[in-house]
Amino acid sequence: MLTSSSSFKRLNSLLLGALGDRGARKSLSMMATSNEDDSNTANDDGDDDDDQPFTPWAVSVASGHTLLRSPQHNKGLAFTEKERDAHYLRGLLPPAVLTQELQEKKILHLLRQYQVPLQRYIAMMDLQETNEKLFYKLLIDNVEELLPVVYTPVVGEACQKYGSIFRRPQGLYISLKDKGKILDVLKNWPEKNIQVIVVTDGERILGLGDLGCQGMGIPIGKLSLYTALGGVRPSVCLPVTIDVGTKNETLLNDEFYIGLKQKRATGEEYDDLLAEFMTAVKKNYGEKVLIQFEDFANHNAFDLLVKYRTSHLVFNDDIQGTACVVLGGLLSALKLIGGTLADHTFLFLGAGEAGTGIAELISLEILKKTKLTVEESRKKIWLVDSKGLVVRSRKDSLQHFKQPWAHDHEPVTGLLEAVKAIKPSILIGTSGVGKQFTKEVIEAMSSINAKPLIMALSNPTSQSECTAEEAYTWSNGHAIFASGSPFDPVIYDGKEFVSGQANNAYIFPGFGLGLIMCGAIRVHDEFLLAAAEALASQVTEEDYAKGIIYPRFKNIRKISATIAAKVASRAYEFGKCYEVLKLLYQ
Ligand SMILES: NC(=O)C1=CN([C@@H]2O[C@H](COP(=O)(O)OP(=O)(O)OC[C@H]3O[C@@H](n4cnc5c(N)ncnc54)[C@H](OP(=O)(O)O)[C@@H]3O)[C@@H](O)[C@H]2O)C=CC1
Ligand SMILES: CC(=O)C(=O)O
Ligand SMILES: [Mg+2]
Repeated sequence: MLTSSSSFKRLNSLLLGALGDRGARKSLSMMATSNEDDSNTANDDGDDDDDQPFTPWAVSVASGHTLLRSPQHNKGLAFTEKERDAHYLRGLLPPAVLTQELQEKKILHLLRQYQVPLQRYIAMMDLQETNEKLFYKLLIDNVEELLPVVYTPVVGEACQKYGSIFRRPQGLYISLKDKGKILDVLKNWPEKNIQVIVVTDGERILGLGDLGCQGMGIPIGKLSLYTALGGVRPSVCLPVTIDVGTKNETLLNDEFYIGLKQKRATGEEYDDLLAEFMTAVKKNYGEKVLIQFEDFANHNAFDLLVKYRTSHLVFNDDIQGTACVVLGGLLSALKLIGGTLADHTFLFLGAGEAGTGIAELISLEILKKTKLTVEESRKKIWLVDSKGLVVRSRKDSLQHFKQPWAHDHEPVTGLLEAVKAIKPSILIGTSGVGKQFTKEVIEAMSSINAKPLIMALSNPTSQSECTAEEAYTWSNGHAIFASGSPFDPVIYDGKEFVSGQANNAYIFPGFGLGLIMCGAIRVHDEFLLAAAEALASQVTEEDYAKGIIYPRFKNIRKISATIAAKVASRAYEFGKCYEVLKLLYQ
């Protein structure tokens, strides 16, 4: 603890160094309460109050120019006359006082004038970096319009062009250069109390492949949603990109690329860096910090989850969050297509993180609700990968996460052939490849089912397996359709069809909020089921009447709160909360 007068001076100059302007000095001076002699302070501009000493426990509040440059506290023209006096803002702002509502209206008007979606993204990021409160208010109040800007699809393009549009760094970059120093790097982040980290290594950004360090747009976007959709304070959120190089030749040859210009590290080098990161995070922020893995390639994603799920509070959004949102959609879709989950046959295009993650959760739910064995529940689910239907004869060459789904069947190569052979009632696209649900595929689904359920989950829009218009047109208006990236309503045969957005954004903000709220220290599969059930319970009769299987996004904060409450309560039941474990083992 600082006790001496010289220590006060040191603190004083440290604070001045950090705040760095006259307004800050005045603000600090105003807060001084000690009678210590501090006549030799670094403040030498002759102002009376500059000679006052400082107490070490005074909380510093930025003022003046510094305040206007602080995104957390800046209110732009919304500072009132009184605040302008109190915070030394007179003259630094034009005289007009505009309410936050008026500023919101102005920015929305401006955003709508941009024809190029990426311009809207840049404008939104600029706002986040200058006036955080206004950014979140705008996003919350206009979530259906602005989600596609800060999230999929536009964030995908932003990541692809991140080097060119880069203005100010956002988030924390950890690269191979930081090996052995990751704890120090974490300590450089200005906020000390962190509750949620979204981390990527940039290898599978949406369906756009390896974007290396430029994947940073994803953790930033996801964490913006933690706040806007889940109500988690921005200051406790930390976006992280781990840069181990990239195999993207275009980026390696791009002079504006912001990451390490080297081939992506693999094997021990990769594992060691990740292990150091995980240890440093727990050491710096404790056991209750939530680490959300995002957009890792599947050859690392599954292993990381298995490795750290017993020692850290980890959650893989692509495997688990996606599984929840799809299971939630399926549970609600049963009201429209009839039967129980176990009565249906599922066919996936894509047998990676999303595909097999969803398959696992569907099977788990079927197991809970029926007397079927694991093997029987899995047999209702079939997957197609780039080599065709996943079948037993391929088992030896399959990655471990595909093996449970390798059932007895003749080899089948194409999706259309698989649809004809398996006769699914539900078709789910998780391939990351656009346009795979062709007219023939949708027609085949429609010839087998009165109401085929089609989910084209791949992101961004360019990678969607089909569009909403294609699904409704090719099924003659019979399909129930949902997609990972949003589509506008479609008019077919004089009727309006509104599709749902099957995106894990429905889940992770509420799921994460629930975990941090209850002090959970591990994630259990039961929490995922709780989140899916909570999501399904939010769909209204009015939604069903319109053929929609997800609740309206405009109600997302209520939806997230409901999910959070269900997850927290399930966590207590399962004793996965720190306080519960303490009680059990004390
Ligand atoms: N809506 C949402 O909330 C979410 C959407 N997604 C989206 O899902 C997509 C996939 O993500 P993820 O599962 O993590 O990716 P993975 O790379 O783990 O899996 C992709 C799978 O698709 C298969 N595949 C690729 N091309 C074809 C093809 N032409 N025909 C058939 N199968 C093919 C791959 O086959 P093989 O194994 O043989 O290589 C692999 O099994 C991405 O676009 C992502 O954006 C992901 C998470 C959430
Ligand atoms: C939505 C998401 O997490 C993805 O497409 O990867
Ligand atoms: Mg993702």
